[in-house]
Amino acid sequence: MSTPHIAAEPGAIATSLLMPGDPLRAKFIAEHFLCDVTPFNKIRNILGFTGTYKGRPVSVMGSGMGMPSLGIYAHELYTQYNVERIIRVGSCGAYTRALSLFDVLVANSAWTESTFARFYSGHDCKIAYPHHDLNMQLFSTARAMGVEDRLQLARVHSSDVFYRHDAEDYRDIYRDYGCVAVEMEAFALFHIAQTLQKQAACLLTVSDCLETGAAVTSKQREQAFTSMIELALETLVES
Ligand SMILES: O=P(O)(O)O[C@H]1O[C@H](CO)[C@@H](O)[C@H]1O
Ligand SMILES: O=c1cc[nH]c(=O)[nH]1
Repeated sequence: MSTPHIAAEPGAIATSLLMPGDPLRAKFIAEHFLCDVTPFNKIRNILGFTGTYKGRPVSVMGSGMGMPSLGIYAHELYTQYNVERIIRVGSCGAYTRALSLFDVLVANSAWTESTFARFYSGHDCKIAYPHHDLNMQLFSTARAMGVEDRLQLARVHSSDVFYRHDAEDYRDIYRDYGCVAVEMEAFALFHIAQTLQKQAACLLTVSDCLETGAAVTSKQREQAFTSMIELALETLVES
């Protein structure tokens, strides 16, 4: 069995899946957190792996950058491979000085200026929400791990454009829509999951602060987001 973008046999992908944007973050997660790992995809170098975490099957796969890319993989995983829940584990840029590098956010909604929903489902909405129970599970898992006070609930901006012509318009987006950070995929993931009656949530680690110019390195974006990854894995095996 193969879809245009994923070459996995039926049953090779677990029903619970972690989805970073960066395929090398997916490889890092598989190599450092999972046992009995089997690769299931390398088409276009969008690496996918299935293994076990605390004895439970879990898969991890990159989404690539942006909603068009994530939209392809999430749709094929949910509709062709029986994936039931996806937690995105991404990086984000902070729009406010109240956030610092390595802070971990749980998205409670994603706002976008994109037309993704209009053409994916025919419903032209601009705000999408994670699955309620999965988000609640993230918090109860964090509580059990003793890290709940390090999580911040946040509305995020899912942007189609990384290099915007008006590099300061994030201040308007923060003021007008209440988005405290920017990334590029959560809206599409939430909208696809809701449309297909599947589950999705999104954890983000702050990698840039737009107000101060502080930023982590590319290597840190690949390998240093371990608190978020551990919380996502613990949540998936509890769900
Ligand atoms: O680090 P990831 O998960 O890729 O997330 C963020 O980083 C990329 C931009 O550098 C976009 O994909 C954005 O959403
Ligand atoms: O989309 C993103 C992700 C991280 N940092 C940003 O500034 N934007």
